[in-house]
Amino acid sequence: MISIKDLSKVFHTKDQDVRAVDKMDLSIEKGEIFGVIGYSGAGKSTFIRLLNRLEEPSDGNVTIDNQDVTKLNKNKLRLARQEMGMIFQHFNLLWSRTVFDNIAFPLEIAGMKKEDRKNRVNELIDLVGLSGRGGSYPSQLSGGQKQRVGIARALANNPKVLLCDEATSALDPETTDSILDLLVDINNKLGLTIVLITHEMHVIRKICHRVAVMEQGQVVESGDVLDVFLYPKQQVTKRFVDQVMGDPDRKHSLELINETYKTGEIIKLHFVGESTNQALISELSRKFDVDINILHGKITQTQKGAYGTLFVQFNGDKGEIDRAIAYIKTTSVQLEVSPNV
Ligand SMILES: Nc1ncnc2c1ncn2[C@@H]1O[C@H](COP(=O)(O)OP(=O)(O)OP(=O)(O)O)[C@@H](O)[C@H]1O
Repeated sequence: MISIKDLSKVFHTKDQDVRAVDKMDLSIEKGEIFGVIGYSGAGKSTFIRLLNRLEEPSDGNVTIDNQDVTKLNKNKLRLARQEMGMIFQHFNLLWSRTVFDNIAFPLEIAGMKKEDRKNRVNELIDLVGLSGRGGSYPSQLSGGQKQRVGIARALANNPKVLLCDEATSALDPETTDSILDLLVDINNKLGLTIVLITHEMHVIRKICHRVAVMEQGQVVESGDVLDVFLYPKQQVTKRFVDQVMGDPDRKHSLELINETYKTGEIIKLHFVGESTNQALISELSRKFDVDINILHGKITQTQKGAYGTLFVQFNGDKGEIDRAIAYIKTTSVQLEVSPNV
């Protein structure tokens, strides 16, 4: 759907040349939510603005649905941009226009008739959960509601792609979650491809299918969100994963937990993908005569299933514990055992 090849952007300033995006290659599939994460200055904003040529590339290509965006003349670019909605950190609404008129704006530009426009705007207002607020001005709305207007406006011309430039960075955690839920809802309902940039791993975890990690203008790591959470390779990626998970391996190693809990067997369970849905712990306590204590752990949901670690203590008859352990080995849950002696 989107193919990015050798994409570079160099800013020429008085003092120096800044290579904000440096030979980026990426491929984004139709209908997926693709996240690009990086710290401040990594080049994320420049990257996303290159996709619709709000920034002109210095080198390379961006192909969207077999159309090379970098080669389009002004008129064709204007039409191509109608296929690429965009939302922004600070919403970029027109403050003197109502919610209705903000959403109608791109339809006016596209030349849609007044009656059709009215129907389309009302449809969009319902889609983003702002029914009854069409007559309000942006100043009368909360941050989350402003972003909903931004989303409705971005979707007005039925784009194929939605670009999100730090769309939740100005919002509190609860409002962030409600906007992320809305994006997932829209992705499901409309099959829209979503490309987002963020510095928050929570955003990636909650809604993205795949992720690329950027550092100094380059993609240093990419893959399925669950894989990147499980096997982060680069230091920068490990820091992002720690943002969400903490670091259970470092702070709560089996050895450390063993020092605290002196009886039974301490077991570290690692859940990946769908496996948490098996409700393993209740199954174990039903099937085996073993006392199970949950000691510590963190399990989190991603778009591709659950992922996390749980430390449990098994007390009881050794043979029964061994049978329970043998049973766990038949499931998709990975385990490490550390017997207390
Ligand atoms: N118009 C510009 N002129 C000169 N340098 C620029 C310009 N825009 C960005 N840069 C530089 O390019 C690099 C990447 O900036 P960019 O804003 O793309 O990063 P970012 O990852 O989005 O960071 P942030 O989240 O802080 O915006 C930075 O070193 C920045 O100073």
